[in-house]
Amino acid sequence: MSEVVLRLSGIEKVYNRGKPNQVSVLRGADLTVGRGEVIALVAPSGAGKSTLLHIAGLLDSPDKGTVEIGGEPMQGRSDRKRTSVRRSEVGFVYQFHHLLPEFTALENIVLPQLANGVARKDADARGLHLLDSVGIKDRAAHRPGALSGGEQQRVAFCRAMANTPKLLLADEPTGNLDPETSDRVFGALMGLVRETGLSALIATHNLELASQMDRCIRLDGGLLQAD
Ligand SMILES: Nc1ncnc2c1ncn2[C@@H]1O[C@H](COP(=O)(O)OP(=O)(O)OP(=O)(O)O)[C@@H](O)[C@H]1O
Repeated sequence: MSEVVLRLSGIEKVYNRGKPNQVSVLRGADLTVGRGEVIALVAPSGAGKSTLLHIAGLLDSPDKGTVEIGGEPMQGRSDRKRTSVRRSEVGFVYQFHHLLPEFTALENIVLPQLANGVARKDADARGLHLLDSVGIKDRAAHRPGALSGGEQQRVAFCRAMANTPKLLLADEPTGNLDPETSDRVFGALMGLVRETGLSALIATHNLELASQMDRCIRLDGGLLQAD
């Protein structure tokens, strides 16, 4: 395989360990994502998709196993180092956009860049370019509340791409949209991903969307298997 962008090895995660409500969600999950690879993650509800994506995106830690991003092992790294890797290497898209309501579409894309040390002028230019590439540059000055659900989600994609990550992690990114809007918005996401040669791990219940990706993996019984 070409350059490895993400490697998960033997990932285990247990919630409420030792308590009556203990849940063993991941039981030794392994996954390698190569550069430019776009992978669909399909799983029954409650199987642990969000848990896996949060661990891959350094938002949570496994109980056992290792996470490598860009060939660099993440266990034992300081919070500061993990935050810096997360900011610069990983983009995250959630089912619900989580945009900041008091900021405009453009500002929502500019803020993570400023946090990463990018100059305001360059951040604005990149934000407008991204909005243009998903067809909503003319909505740059709108606040999220004045955007449709599909437009909000496109802004969320642009925000995830703002710092030119190497890896995009998306948790049912079109799951709250009607089927027609979902298809259009997903098309915009895939356009952005393919244009930038980004690697992506995209959780979806939609098998039609999954079939447009390079590879499909299933999470079941705490393990990842080729589908
Ligand atoms: N913080 C937590 N504490 C205890 N249990 C949790 C916690 N987070 C998740 N779980 C449990 O772990 C299991 C996996 O949750 P997760 O959210 O990863 O599933 P999912 O596959 O993303 O589900 P869905 O498709 O419904 O969003 C579920 O049974 C859930 O109830």
